Amino acid sequence: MRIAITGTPGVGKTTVSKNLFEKLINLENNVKNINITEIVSKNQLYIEKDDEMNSYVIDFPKLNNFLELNTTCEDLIILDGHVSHLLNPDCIIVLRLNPERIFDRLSLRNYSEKKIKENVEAEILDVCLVESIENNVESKIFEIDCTEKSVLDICNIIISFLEHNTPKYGNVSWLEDYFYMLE
Ligand SMILES: Nc1ncnc2c1ncn2[C@@H]1O[C@H](COP(=O)(O)OP(=O)(O)OP(=O)(O)O)[C@@H](O)[C@H]1O
Repeated sequence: MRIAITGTPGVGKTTVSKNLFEKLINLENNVKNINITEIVSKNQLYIEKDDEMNSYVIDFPKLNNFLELNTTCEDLIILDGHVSHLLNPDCIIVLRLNPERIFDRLSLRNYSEKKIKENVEAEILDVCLVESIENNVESKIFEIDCTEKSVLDICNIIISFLEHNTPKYGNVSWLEDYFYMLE
């Protein structure tokens, strides 16, 4: 089973995925935590590197093939990355965060102004959620506003979702309050 942990850069995917892995591995031994950026970089699963944005243009057929070869359908696979919802997941966790917090977190990184702005805009415009809905008719989608939540709380919410399997999304809306950040 593939669980995609998706969301705008800086929202907390890697932090949540690592903690979720630690919790799930106590319950089942076939859990894998895969950081998409790491495997793309290590195994050259990209078409080219975008130097301006300091990111990879992913080669999706290669990446899909790599995942097929390195996992089995018995595995409980956490896919950590902002494109994980494009990798045939069984369920998708869309992490959301107040755009001002995204701005603050990304400003702490060595990101260009352009990259910060693009990502803040993506969060305001629900890009990961919309892509998840558009590309996954069969998958279950669960959206979590992480703004005032600890990592532990977020992991517990995800585990509860995995147990009860009830999709929920569409209740996070930044556009009205943070429209000014698009200008
Ligand atoms: N629930 C949380 N509460 C407070 N801080 C958090 C929380 N989740 C993550 N953080 C912090 O936010 C920062 C960004 O987190 P993280 O690297 O996990 O984001 P990401 O979504 O994986 O980013 P990227 O897509 O760029 O890899 C880190 O400094 C992390 O410690």
